[in-house]
Amino acid sequence: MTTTVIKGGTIVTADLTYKADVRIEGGVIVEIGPDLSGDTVLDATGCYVMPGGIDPHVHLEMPFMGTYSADDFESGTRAGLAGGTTMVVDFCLPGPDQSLLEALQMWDNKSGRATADYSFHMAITGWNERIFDEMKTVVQDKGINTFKHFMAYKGALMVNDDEMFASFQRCAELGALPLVHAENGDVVASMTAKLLAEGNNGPEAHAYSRPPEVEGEATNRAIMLADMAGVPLYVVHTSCEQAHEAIRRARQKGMRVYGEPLIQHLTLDESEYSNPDWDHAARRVMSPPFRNKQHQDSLWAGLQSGSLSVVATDHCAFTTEQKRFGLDSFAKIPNGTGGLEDRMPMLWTYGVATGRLTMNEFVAVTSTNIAKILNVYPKKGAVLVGADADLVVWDPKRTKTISAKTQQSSIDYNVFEGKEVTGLPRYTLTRGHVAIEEGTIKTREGHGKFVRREPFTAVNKALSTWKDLVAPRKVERSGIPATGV
Ligand SMILES: NC(=O)NCCC(=O)O
Ligand SMILES: [Zn+2]
Ligand SMILES: [Zn+2]
Repeated sequence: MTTTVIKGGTIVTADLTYKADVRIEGGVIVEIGPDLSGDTVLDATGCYVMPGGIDPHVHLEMPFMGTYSADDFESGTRAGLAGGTTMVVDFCLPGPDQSLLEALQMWDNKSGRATADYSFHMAITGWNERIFDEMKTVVQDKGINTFKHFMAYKGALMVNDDEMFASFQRCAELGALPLVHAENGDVVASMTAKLLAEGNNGPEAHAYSRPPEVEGEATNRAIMLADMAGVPLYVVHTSCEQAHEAIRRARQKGMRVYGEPLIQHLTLDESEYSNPDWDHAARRVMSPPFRNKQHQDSLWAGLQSGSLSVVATDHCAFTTEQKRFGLDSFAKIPNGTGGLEDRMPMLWTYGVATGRLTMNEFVAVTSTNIAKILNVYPKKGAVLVGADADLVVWDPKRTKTISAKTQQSSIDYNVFEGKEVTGLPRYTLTRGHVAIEEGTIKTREGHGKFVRREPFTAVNKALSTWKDLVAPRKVERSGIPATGV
C-alpha cells in the first residue's frame, strides 16, 4: 500500500501544538513522529497540520420554498474541501406524511456524488406512531443519532410543542440528540402578515419579521422542554444575545445544551439589508437574519468562554434568479446563504488573526467539538493514529480576496464578496486523498462516504440516571384523615 507523509509542519489540535510529521496509509493516520518517510511527501513547512473542518449544518439540494438549493453534494463538498472542510452533515427532510426511511432513501440517492465524507440529521416534521417507530430504526440501523425540529416555517416544516416534546422524549429513550431551529413560528407568521399588509414587502422586512426576541423565546422554550424530557439539546444557528443568554444560563445550571453560531452571523451584520440594491439584500435573506454588532460581540464571547460550542455555515445557497421569486414579497424569497468554502478562512482571519481565538480553539470549534457532539470522535476531528486522514495543511500566510468568480459553489454571488482572507489550505486531504493542492482542485466525485454515528451512551445515560433519581414519586402515607374532620 502506498504511503503519504506530511512533512515539516506543526500539528495543531484542540489541545496540543507540536512539531511532527504524519504518515498516512489506507486513508488513515498510521504514525505521528519526527523524520517520517513515505512514497509521497507533502511539504508542510511553515504550515499547521490540523483536523479537517466538519460543518455540522448544510443543506445540499434542499427542497425548500418551492425550489431546491443550488449546490448539490458534488459542488457543496468540493466547496468545503477547497476551504479545508472534510465532512458535512446534511438534513434529511421527510415530506408531509412521508416515511422517515423513504426520505432517507432519497437523501442516500442524492449523496452518492459527494467528494468528501458526510452524514445526515433526520428532521421530525410531524408526529405519529410510524415516526415514533421509525426513529428507532433510524438510530439503530441507519446510524443517525440526531433529530432536527423546526420551531419556525409554519405550515411547512414547523412542529408544535406537543410534537416536539414527544420527539424529545423518544430521543432520550434512543440515546439520540435533538436539534432545534429556534424561532417562534407563530409570531413570525403573524409579524410577516402585518408587515406585508402595511406594504413592507422588501427583503429588509424579512429581518423585521424575526427579531432577536423571537429566537430568544424559542431557544429558552426548547431548552426547558429538553430538560423536562431529560435529553441534551443542540441549538442550530444561534444568532443573538437573547438565544445565547438562554444557552449560557442553561449550561450554568448544568444542562447539556450546545449552541452553534454561523460564520455569517459572526462576520456580517444587519446593515446588509439596507443596501439599496434589492438583489444584494435578498441574497442575504436567511433565518435567523443577520444581527447588529452587539449580538456579534456576544457570539464571539460565547466561543471564547465556551458557552457556544461550534461554528457552522447552514450552507443553503440559492441563485439570484431563485431569490427573485420574492420580488413582490419577502416571504417568498428562499431563505438561505452560502459559506462552506469560506467558513475556515473567514474564522481564521476574523478569529485567530485578530486574537479573539487561539489556534487550538479554532480547531475545537471548527472540528473537534463537533466530532465529539456528533459522536464521531476520534475517527473524525482528531490528529491521532487510527483516525481518518481527513486533514488540512493550513498555510497561515496564504491570502485571497473572496470572489464569486473563483468560488466552487455553483451560485452567482458570494455574501463575503471582497473580503480579504489570510489563512488557507495548502493541502486538504479526505481519507488520505489529496483533494486540494495549492488551490488546484483534485476532488473525486463519489469519493465521499456516509459516516455512521452510533447512539450516545455517556451523556444520555447520565441524564436518565439523574432523571430517575429526581422523578416525582407518590408519597406513601400510613393513614388518610377522614373527611369532614
Ligand atoms: N437558515 C435558512 O435561512 N435556510 C436554511 C434552512 C434553515 O436552516 O432554516
Ligand atoms: Zn434553520
Ligand atoms: Zn439550516
